[in-house]
Amino acid sequence: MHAITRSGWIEVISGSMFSGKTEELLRRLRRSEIAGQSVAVYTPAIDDRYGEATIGSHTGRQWEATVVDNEGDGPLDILDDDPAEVVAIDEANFFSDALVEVCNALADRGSRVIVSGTDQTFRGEPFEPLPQLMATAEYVDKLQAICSVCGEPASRNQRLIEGEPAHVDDPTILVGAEESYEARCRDCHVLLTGDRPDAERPFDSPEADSAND
Ligand SMILES: Nc1ncnc2c1ncn2[C@@H]1O[C@H](COP(=O)(O)OP(=O)(O)O)[C@@H](O)[C@H]1O
Ligand SMILES: Cc1cn([C@H]2C[C@H](O)[C@@H](COP(=O)(O)O)O2)c(=O)[nH]c1=O
Ligand SMILES: [Zn+2]
Repeated sequence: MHAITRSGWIEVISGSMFSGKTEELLRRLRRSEIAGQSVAVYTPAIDDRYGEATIGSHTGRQWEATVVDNEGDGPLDILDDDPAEVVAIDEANFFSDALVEVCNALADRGSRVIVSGTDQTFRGEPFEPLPQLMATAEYVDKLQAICSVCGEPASRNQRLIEGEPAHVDDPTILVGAEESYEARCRDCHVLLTGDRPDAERPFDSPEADSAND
């Protein structure tokens, strides 16, 4: 916390998938631990790619985390009471807009709040609540990956379903990594429009429907 005002602040680490957001979050957490600060890490229940109670990067590094139900606003209450000096939230793109208020309340009370998450949907549109968090935060780092087509810096998330670009009408939420997404630049990013292909798509199931918007 700041010595004079005793308030904290919000740091946002955002950008495309594979840009190193989680690696950067883990780096900051390691430094906080070396400084002897108390650290609490939260991750949404929907993203179980790295095992239930950890956050993990695409390179396999991990940190223990508390899993929070990302459906609805109620479960976020557990963050409200966290007394840790450093409170980190990974995969913030899976939480509701209520996360913005929670992060601000924590920062007002003196915590350093570090939030990581991708800021664009596969359509290239703002992925809430990241844009709101970026506007409210004291510090914002927007990272870029490497475009998997041309090798330029990549700011966009290319969703691929069975190797083909996703359609604009596909659901926003689809948990995944290399099997469903690539980092791409503005020029190489592709989004299908017009008639949706008839092919059976992985998220055209009742389970996926209830997990999506
Ligand atoms: N297209 C890519 N551009 C950059 N790094 C990539 C790419 N694909 C895989 N990686 C790997 O992913 C790592 C970043 O992983 P991670 O921190 O989990 O990213 P993020 O949290 O932003 O998705 C990089 O250090 C690199 O080893
Ligand atoms: C673009 C986009 C992403 N997602 C999901 C896919 C992954 O599970 C996460 C992002 O993970 P990362 O740590 O940033 O690599 O978000 C989604 O559900 N919908 C999208 O449009
Ligand atoms: Zn490109």
